[in-house]
Amino acid sequence: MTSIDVHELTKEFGTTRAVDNLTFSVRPGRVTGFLGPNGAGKSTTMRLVLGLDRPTGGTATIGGQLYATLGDPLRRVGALLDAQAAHGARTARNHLLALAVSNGLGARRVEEVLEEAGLGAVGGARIKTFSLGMRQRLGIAAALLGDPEVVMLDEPSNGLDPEGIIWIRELMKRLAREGRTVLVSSHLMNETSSFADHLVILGRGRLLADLPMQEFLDSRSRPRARVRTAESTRLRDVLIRKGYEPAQGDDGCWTIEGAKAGEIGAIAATEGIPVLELTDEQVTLEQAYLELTADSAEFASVSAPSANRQEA
Ligand SMILES: Nc1ncnc2c1ncn2[C@@H]1O[C@H](COP(=O)(O)OP(=O)(O)OP(=O)(O)O)[C@@H](O)[C@H]1O
Repeated sequence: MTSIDVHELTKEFGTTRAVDNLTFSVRPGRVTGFLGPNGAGKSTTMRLVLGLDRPTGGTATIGGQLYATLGDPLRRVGALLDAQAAHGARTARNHLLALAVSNGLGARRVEEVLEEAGLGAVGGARIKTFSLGMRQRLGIAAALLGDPEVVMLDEPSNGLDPEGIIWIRELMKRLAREGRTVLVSSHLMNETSSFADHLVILGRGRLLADLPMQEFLDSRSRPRARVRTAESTRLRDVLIRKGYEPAQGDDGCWTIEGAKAGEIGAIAATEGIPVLELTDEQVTLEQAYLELTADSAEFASVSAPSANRQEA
């Protein structure tokens, strides 16, 4: 099992401290979402892990080794950093073949990853004719080429159509189920909440959070229950008697701040009030993230985000 370990990592570009004394680990068997405002240092951290930049201080290792010292790097780590980097005059198949040959991988694997990425029919087309989403799929195919234990993807959903977004989500979940270490940066919070088990959140190069996603949401949510009944007046009266402050929305549902669905369900059952709908609500990842990073967003607009919530 191979972890990515970042230890007291710092990277300065002139006077800009892109990564600031960062320590965290990315563990196998789960998808870790890598979040942070523009310029927070996510791409720089990934580049440091891949040995593409030299740290000013600290270390970034894979399975305890520097990337540069890995024997069979493509079989150990697959990465998508910049989908535009592939040579436009090459066909997708030749691009992957060149990578495969230089890493001692067979041509059969190229066909497998082309199929897996949904590019089987366009393997013979030149990359310059590819849309952004197709280039993204090609970059992901290249990352999977060596069947690696560690997969790092920088904004993989970029340019993908809805079908592609579902594909990448399912792919990441499968890679984690297979016991691989999966680190994925994204600015799409709905997307991230659909695939990430764990979050590492940066702000201005520093670690803001490193915790399971559910824990992050719970830590930023007050309990809030939502209930619908045909006997609205009875339910309201009972809840007020019990000290709750139910508020009715335009859709007829009642929202009760500070209450769990279980408590409301038990009260309704005792009183014999039929319940048509009952859920716990929690903040969305987007809302929790925006609250956490509000002070560290370098390029923020002045308007405050709205408090969107979703049903748990
Ligand atoms: N090669 C470089 N030379 C100078 N500054 C750089 C270089 N690469 C990154 N930076 C700076 O380092 C900081 C972190 O950038 P980085 O691209 O790592 O952030 P990010 O979190 O990936 O941002 P985004 O979400 O916008 O992609 C930024 O201030 C950026 O301008």
